[in-house]
Amino acid sequence: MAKLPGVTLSSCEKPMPVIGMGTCSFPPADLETTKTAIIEAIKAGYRHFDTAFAYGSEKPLGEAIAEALTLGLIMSRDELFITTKLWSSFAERDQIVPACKMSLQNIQLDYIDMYLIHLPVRLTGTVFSMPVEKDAIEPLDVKGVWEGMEECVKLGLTKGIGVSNFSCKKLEEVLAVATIPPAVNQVELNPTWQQKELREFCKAKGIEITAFSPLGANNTKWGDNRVMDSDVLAEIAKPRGKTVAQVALRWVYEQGVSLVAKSYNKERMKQNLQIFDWSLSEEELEKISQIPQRKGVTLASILGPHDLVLELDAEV
Ligand SMILES: NC(=O)C1=CN([C@@H]2O[C@H](COP(=O)(O)OP(=O)(O)OC[C@H]3O[C@@H](n4cnc5c(N)ncnc54)[C@H](OP(=O)(O)O)[C@@H]3O)[C@@H](O)[C@H]2O)C=CC1
Ligand SMILES: O=C[C@H](O)[C@@H](O)[C@@H](O)[C@H](O)C(=O)O
Repeated sequence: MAKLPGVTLSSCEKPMPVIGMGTCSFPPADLETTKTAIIEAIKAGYRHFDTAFAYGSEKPLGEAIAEALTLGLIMSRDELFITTKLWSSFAERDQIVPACKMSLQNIQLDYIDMYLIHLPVRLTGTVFSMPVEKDAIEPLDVKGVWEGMEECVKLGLTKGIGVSNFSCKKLEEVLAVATIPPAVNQVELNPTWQQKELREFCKAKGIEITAFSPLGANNTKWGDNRVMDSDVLAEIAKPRGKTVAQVALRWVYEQGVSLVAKSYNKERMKQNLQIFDWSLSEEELEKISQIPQRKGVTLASILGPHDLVLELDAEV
């Protein structure tokens, strides 16, 4: 398996492999299933893994890394790029370093490569069941939280820091206070939610966009089947002998962004890497640009339709 292309991130030495393996599964997978899938993914050539405190996949990821080292699938942990995320219950100045240490303990690592603020809100108390009560949601103290994130870098707990589900407006707020600017903004991006404005903004600011739910998160509770059932994508895929998933992932890649796609199926995870030796034509790109647009993964669908959440969903 050839090495996957990497992207250079601001204030981060190691390039990030352009495709990462997602680890948020629905229904939630048990530890053994997750661990086995991650080991298969390493065998298939994945070197970038996307986890989060909230997914419950940090522990099995750590076990899979330890086993991959024992099996000799990788020679050193440094060959991997590991992203995890600060859960919103810990999105407070003084809780960030301890939360990052907790994630490191879960993954059994000395450092992570990329630590992201999961959502642009703070949840009061430790909230695990969704949606949450209105009173449990507060606006993010951007200055305090970003200081906490920067402290994680200074302490060597993570190499890079970034955000997730942030609009241009929220990014401006971070940039206004940052000493270390966010390297990554991980957001929903796929042919049915193309994020043109956010892409342009991030490009101008040197922030790498990583697309989550690049296949539209089909068959999950937070996504839908608009990407996988798209006639436009099917018409492009068929004569090329590609799958709809491959056309969707290739399209995302051609937009100049990185992506994290999740598959725990051996064949599909391999298929999702087969997107580098062909390209879409101008005509095909034009057809994809005409696909009707709608955000699939809204904060309201995760947290509940509270005023603050609806306001954040409305920002681009
Ligand atoms: N920062 C954030 O707020 C968010 C981050 N994420 C991250 O992004 C990752 C990817 O996004 P996700 O929401 O999982 O959605 P994806 O768009 O990656 O879709 C995953 C779904 O598609 C299926 N699938 C994967 N490959 C194929 C294929 N080739 N053909 C047909 N079906 C396929 C998977 O099933 P199967 O496993 O059976 O193949 C699964 O049901 C997450 O796992 C998570 O790490 C996701 C959402 C929000
Ligand atoms: O508990 C919260 C959930 O993990 C929520 O954050 C995810 O379902 C989200 O769609 C993601 O994948 O990041």
